[in-house]
Amino acid sequence: MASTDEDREFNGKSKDAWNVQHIDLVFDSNSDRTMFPNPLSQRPNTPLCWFVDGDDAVAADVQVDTEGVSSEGIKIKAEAFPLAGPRLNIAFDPQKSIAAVVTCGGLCPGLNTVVREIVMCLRRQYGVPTIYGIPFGYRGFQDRPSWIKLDEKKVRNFHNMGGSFLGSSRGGHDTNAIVDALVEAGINLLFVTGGDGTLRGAAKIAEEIQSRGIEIAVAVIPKTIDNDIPLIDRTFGFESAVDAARRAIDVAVTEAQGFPLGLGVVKVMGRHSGFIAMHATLGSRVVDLCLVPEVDFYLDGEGGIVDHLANRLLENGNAIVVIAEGAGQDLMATLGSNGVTKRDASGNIILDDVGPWLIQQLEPRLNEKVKGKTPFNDQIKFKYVDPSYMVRGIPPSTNDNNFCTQLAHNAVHGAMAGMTSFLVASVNTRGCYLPIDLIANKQNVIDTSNQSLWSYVIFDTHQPTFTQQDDCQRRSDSRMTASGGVIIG
Ligand SMILES: Nc1ncnc2c1ncn2[C@@H]1O[C@H](COP(=O)(O)OP(=O)(O)O)[C@@H](O)[C@H]1O
Ligand SMILES: O=P(O)(O)OC[C@H]1O[C@](O)(COP(=O)(O)O)[C@@H](O)[C@@H]1O
Ligand SMILES: [Mg+2]
Repeated sequence: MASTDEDREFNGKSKDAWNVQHIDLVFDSNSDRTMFPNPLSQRPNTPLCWFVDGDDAVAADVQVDTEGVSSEGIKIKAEAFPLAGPRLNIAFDPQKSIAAVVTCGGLCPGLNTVVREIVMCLRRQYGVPTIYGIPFGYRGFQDRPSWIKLDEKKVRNFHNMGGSFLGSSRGGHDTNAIVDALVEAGINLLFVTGGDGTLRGAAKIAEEIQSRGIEIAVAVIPKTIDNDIPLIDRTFGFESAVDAARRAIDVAVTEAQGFPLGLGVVKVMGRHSGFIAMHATLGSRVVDLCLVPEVDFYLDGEGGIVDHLANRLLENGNAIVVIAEGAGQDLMATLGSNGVTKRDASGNIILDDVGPWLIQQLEPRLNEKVKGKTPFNDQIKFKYVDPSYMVRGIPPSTNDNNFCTQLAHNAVHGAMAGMTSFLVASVNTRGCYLPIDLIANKQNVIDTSNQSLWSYVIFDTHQPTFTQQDDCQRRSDSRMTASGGVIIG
């Protein structure tokens, strides 16, 4: 709610010290446009404090450089994002609004909950009469007869289902055809849920809408089990995937411990970011080696993984390796791959399968190292577990389910208020709105500099760090900040 400038002071910074990210609006903010009262405010006993004041924002970084504020004035503007939630005045007449919702990219636990809650919030809190579910991702816009009318009854049990009731797809994005379809159907509220590729697609749709001078709000609810979207606390579905990955590690542990010199190898999803591997490793606590795309590793010699695993096998009688699918791709190429880069329909590189490759590399090397060192002269027993889609095609955890509700409702509130080209997220535990452009070409990666979760992986596994002083500098240069992130593509 409204507060004084003094109230807004934060660690010595006045209001002028904040750079609150601007979210585009579907209308010209200088015009005398008639706004509509939020139907929520018309309900008896709705307190005013439920509504977000236009000035409320969420600090992008809660760790403050106190030297950044000098006694003469402000040197550094702190980044902030508009707080999410219902606004008292909204841009669209809900009764005349038509919404569409689409799920794109890889499947993810929680997609159905997001769709359910978008529908529930649009219908129950705003009274929007018509909501279309677009089947099979972006390409579904071009097949109008297949659109599905969604209402409370239809989506009621969605939250218990894995996958996407609407279906999803890779590829098939045609900006002009999508905008034509939106205009033809009279849609003014578009809700898109998907990952980094989907975000880039949504940015193009919003740009085309703006260039045509039409009023359609584009809201994105970021999804991906890989958690590779920068700046935000986490993506929905990530936590559910980590739990499933940890259960796969438990299976590998059981198998590896059941045989002399058992070596469990678990490969989990994560093409550019190893968050699932890292979090599941930490959750398991009995992993001896965790390999992620962010950290290059080598096999032989001092500090290599072969010596480390041989030592662990001889010490404990067994060992566990967790590897993210995107790890070791450069090393595989060096040691010989077919050299052909294959891509999926969205343009994502199809990675070489690192799990079997790693076992193939380790087997002769480790057998050589342990030769004659056990009473029965045992060979290594590899126990390979690839949970594959089992970390993804599952219903969301309770926590993810609740998170999806918060994201979906906030997406609806933002779009109804007339915001566009934004994504809804949690930053420092608060729901807020971020401009798509800020995120679209950046990637969230594990921070491998000292004070991060990665240091606990090194501590827990005793694995080689594969880090030189130069790497620390390189990594700290590319660390996430509100305007930072690792640029991709
Ligand atoms: N640069 C881009 N411009 C327009 N559309 C894109 C772009 N990148 C991806 N898309 C579209 O976004 C959708 C999802 O992308 P994809 O990379 O498969 O999954 P995710 O969104 O989960 O990363 C696909 O329909 C794809 O065609
Ligand atoms: O088999 P698919 O559908 O191409 O998906 C595989 C990829 O999808 C993911 O699960 C998630 O990626 P996206 O978020 O880009 O969809 C990756 O971890 C994995 O590499
Ligand atoms: Mg992606």
